[in-house]
Amino acid sequence: MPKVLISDSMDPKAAEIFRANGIEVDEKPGLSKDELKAIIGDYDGLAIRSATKVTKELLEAATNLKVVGRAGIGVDNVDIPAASAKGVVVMNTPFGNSITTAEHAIALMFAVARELPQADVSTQSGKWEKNRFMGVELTGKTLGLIGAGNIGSIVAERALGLRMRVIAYDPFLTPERAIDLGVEKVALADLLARADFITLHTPLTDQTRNVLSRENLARTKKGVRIVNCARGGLIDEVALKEALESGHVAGAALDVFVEEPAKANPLFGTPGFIATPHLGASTTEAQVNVAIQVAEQMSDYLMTGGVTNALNMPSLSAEEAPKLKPYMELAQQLGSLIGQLVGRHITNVAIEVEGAAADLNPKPITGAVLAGLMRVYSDTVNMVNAPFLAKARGLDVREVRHDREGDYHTLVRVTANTPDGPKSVAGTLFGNAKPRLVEMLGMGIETELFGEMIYIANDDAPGFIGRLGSTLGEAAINIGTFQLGRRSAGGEAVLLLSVDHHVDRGLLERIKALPGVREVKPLRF
Ligand SMILES: NC(=O)c1ccc[n+]([C@@H]2O[C@H](COP(=O)([O-])OP(=O)(O)OC[C@H]3O[C@@H](n4cnc5c(N)ncnc54)[C@H](O)[C@@H]3O)[C@@H](O)[C@H]2O)c1
Ligand SMILES: O=C(O)CC[C@@H](O)C(=O)O
Repeated sequence: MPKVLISDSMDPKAAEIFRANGIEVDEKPGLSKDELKAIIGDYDGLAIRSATKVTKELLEAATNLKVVGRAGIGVDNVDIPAASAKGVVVMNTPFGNSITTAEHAIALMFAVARELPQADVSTQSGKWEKNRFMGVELTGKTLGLIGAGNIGSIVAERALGLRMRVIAYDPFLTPERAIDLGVEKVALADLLARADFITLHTPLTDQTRNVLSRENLARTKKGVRIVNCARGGLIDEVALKEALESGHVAGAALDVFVEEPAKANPLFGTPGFIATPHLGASTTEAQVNVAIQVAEQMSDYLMTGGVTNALNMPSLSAEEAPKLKPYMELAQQLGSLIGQLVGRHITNVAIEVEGAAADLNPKPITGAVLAGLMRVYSDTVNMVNAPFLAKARGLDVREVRHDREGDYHTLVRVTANTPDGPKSVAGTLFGNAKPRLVEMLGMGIETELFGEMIYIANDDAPGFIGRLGSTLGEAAINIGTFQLGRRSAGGEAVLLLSVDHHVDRGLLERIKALPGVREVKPLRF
């Protein structure tokens, strides 16, 4: 039974869903880094929010970990390259808290427009400072969105409802989408010069870090009000403090900070500044949404292989997963066979599908071929890390889908280009479920690929099979299955035999010494 650890506080629905799916679950929010490291090796899945830091060091200790599920959007607390290298899938829940976070941005926009928190503190302290708190209306003002993805779009929709004019800077926003949203797509310089309010809705990347730098803050309209519910690091906090103090920026509300938890921050105490402790996603509705979603996604992956919202692997729906599973087994076997035959000399690989296989999502089939193929480099390779490993090795991968009808109702062929020319293997599914090799190096041969096997290339000649049988018999090696393929009578032939015992180097040498043998290789599946 797979085991999942929930290491941040999460709605109880998550644990309920894991248990209902037959997964054992421990809820241990608030563990220290060392405590987490000490127990992570017991778990197949780790469900987190933003407090747990999934570092390379933690992943090294996570010897059984298969999936990290982030109940939320931002995954900057997960070292995704390190997770990919370890073959761990990283998933998030990209929509579950979008409305809630957009509403928080709108709430903070009202709060900076009318200085609501400051007015509250003043009033409850017995002052009645009616003249101190002179606000501004949102109606008719220009809102500049930096980032118009899921949350930015919802903010735009709400702001238009408030009769604001909305302009957006987002290099990936298409003109059509901007028209659909009713926003004007602008350059950053234009946004800075025109916006009365600026809200930020981008991830923190090398491109977005410090997007509101000292220089860019200086380019904003005097009296601008700024809201950040996205990520700390998008704004230069010290420069913002100075801009608030000088009055260039009239107000700023931040939910996110460069350092979190933000127990001390240069902005604290600055006039016109409002802070919330990363509350963007903190509503009952959003927390239930993300908890349910992350638990369902992780359960699907652990129990059926379905992949949804993964950041380091192609998606595979729970409906597709059972259909693709035998194909992935076949693809992995073919990749493994070609890898064992050719070794590390492959420069590029083509994965062709025809018949029923051509109607399927090709990515999992490619991932499985690469997982089999890359075993020549690493025993710990799987579908998550194989494409990364292939890329790192400079392997060129091509997917080809054929419409043609072949001899088999479904077929996957893997062709590797080697210094000795192309080498290919192909397989089908019997009864849509059982992988079978049907072609090897251009010769028809039909067999299952399993356990310990021996591959022999030889000259097709009378007496060879008898001599081979005697050699194996003398070594007390029992033959399980025995399949023969040949290019032509008396020409080149291949043999694939499964054996019940490990075949040692000495025996392989004796087989190689038999007359007519061109090549011998042990295979393992
Ligand atoms: N405060 C919170 O609690 C909270 C809650 C949820 C999400 N978030 C954060 O909000 C942010 C936005 O989330 P989302 O769901 O809208 O993400 P999203 O991926 O849907 O949208 C991000 C947008 O940023 C745009 N973008 C990327 N690079 C850009 C650049 N250099 N300049 C301008 N735009 C750029 C993208 O094109 C995209 O449209 C994320 O950082 C997420 O982590 C915070
Ligand atoms: O989990 C949280 O409270 C914050 C989530 C938020 O930052 C996100 O990126 O989804």
